[in-house]
Amino acid sequence: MSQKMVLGIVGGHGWMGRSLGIALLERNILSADQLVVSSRSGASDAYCNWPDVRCVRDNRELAALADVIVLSVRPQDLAGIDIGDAGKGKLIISLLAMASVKQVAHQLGSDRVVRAMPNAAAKIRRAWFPWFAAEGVNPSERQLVQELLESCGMARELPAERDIDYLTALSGAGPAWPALLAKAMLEHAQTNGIPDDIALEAVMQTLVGGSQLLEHLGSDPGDMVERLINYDGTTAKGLSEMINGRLSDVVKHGLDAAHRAACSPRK
Ligand SMILES: NC(=O)C1=CN([C@@H]2O[C@H](COP(=O)(O)OP(=O)(O)OC[C@H]3O[C@@H](n4cnc5c(N)ncnc54)[C@H](O)[C@@H]3O)[C@@H](O)[C@H]2O)C=CC1
Ligand SMILES: O=C(O)[C@@H]1CCC=N1
Repeated sequence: MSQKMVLGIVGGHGWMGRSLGIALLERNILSADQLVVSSRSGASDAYCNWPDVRCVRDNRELAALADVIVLSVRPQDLAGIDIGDAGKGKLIISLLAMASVKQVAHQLGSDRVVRAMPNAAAKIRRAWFPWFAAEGVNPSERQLVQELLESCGMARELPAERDIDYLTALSGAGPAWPALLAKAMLEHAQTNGIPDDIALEAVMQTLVGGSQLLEHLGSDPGDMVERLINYDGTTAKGLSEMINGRLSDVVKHGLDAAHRAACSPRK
């Protein structure tokens, strides 16, 4: 990464902003003096291991210092973001759900906008981080975006902005879906008399191991379901009951609701 490039993260002390900032520092993609972060409440201890990271309250100051600006506030705070003229023409990477390229461009005064969608696994650098760039973003900037976002896991450019709205529901909110499955499995194990610590370990290890197996196999997850149905053992009995109970419809309705929410305030 160019020694000269300075990245500013508006909301850099929050959940996503700090996950990105710390990943960039820990992976030596940026040095501490290349990072400036803003927060409404001033410095936190998030960057205490990197005293050269500049922490500011004023987003105009951040925009004046930064070459590239990451926007990582909650969607409802977008209307209050003021970077003045300093942001004009600068590359903006917005992590916001529910805010279009057009809205971000209007609020920040730059039409060189990338929309990127992290998820909570950015904290452990296992996020899947899709992004979409507006027309004005040039190829070398696209390469830069890919490199910055890959610090948190895997990043991928998308061909259409509408895909970001969809993926906000699928992958942006995604870590919540296995959490809900884990909760249901845990409650069931406890109801069946398994001690709490053993039940929790069983659920976590099963979901993590099962996910890693799917990743390792790299095939359509439906293949494993079909193979286990054909095996015709205990798993098949459980799968049949869940399939007949329309688990897949419940999941689809949930994703539809999250997708509608991701699209709702778009203009
Ligand atoms: N948390 C998640 O799992 C995901 C979040 N996102 C998106 O990421 C964005 C950030 O979300 P989180 O990090 O979860 O929120 P957060 O609430 O943890 O962090 C936002 C930070 O922005 C700061 N802030 C608010 N207004 C500010 C201003 N005017 N100037 C400077 N800082 C300001 C807040 O004090 C806070 O520290 C949201 O727009 C959300 O839609 C996207 C995918 C997943
Ligand atoms: O729940 C939310 O609105 C944010 C965006 C996607 C995941 N978390």
